[in-house]
Amino acid sequence: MLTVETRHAIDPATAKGLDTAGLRSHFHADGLFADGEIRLVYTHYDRLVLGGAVPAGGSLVLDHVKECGTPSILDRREMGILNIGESGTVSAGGTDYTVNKGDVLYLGMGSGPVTLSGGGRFYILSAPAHRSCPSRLIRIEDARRVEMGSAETSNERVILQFLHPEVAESCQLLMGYTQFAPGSVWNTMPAHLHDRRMEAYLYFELDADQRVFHFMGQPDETRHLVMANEDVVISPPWSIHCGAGTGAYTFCWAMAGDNVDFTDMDMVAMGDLR
Ligand SMILES: O=C(O)C(=O)C[C@H](O)C(=O)CO
Ligand SMILES: [Zn+2]
Repeated sequence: MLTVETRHAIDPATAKGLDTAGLRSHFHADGLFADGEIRLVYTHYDRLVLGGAVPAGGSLVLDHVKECGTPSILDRREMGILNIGESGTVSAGGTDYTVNKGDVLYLGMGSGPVTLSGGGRFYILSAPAHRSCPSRLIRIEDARRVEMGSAETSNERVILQFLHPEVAESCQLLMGYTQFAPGSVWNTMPAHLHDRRMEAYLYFELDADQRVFHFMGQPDETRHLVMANEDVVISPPWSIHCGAGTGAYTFCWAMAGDNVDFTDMDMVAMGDLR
């Protein structure tokens, strides 16, 4: 079963007037991982599609998605798939890939229908593409590791880059995930902006009774969203994106937009946050 929800893009002046429920209806998504289902969100932020597929031992096929306007989803798109569950298989373009927990599979434009099976809990990201880059399975050990932060500032972490120009080529999709040293809870702080690119965060490996307080908004007009395990934030290009957990967690970040330069960030000074 396939479900697709559309999220429209809104400007910061409109977002400023939203209450908690309004903010969540635009920028927060939950319930994306359901047994035997593919649940997608089609966002109008750089037309990123995100969602979950949980074959639960069976098999699911991702092919025609009406919102994309093409016979098959990858006719004019590329895709990254992160497995946050047990090992599973993804088949596309005539190849079967065994995707273990923590691996990322990149599928280039024109790969055809995507079949997901086995015990995987697949987080799906897709952006429009203008050419076909080689499909590739990227194992955790192949990811680029960037160590950041410190225990003193509660943000000691390693950024694992999978879809990144130095690891695997893509048209515009950048993705990876960030893991924390024990006791560090702050992600992406000090905060930054990149108005050229939107970003989406999936929070996972968070205990059911813990939460991440995710901060968004323009630097002088911040708001927060309370995130449970496997919830997603759709971060508009004009918004900071950072958070602090009440317990340990991991998060997958993904971006699409004007460039694939991960370090193209406009840092926000602490004194400018409100
Ligand atoms: O922990 C971090 O810092 C990040 O993971 C940063 C995100 O990847 C990001 O915001 C990239 O633009
Ligand atoms: Zn960012």
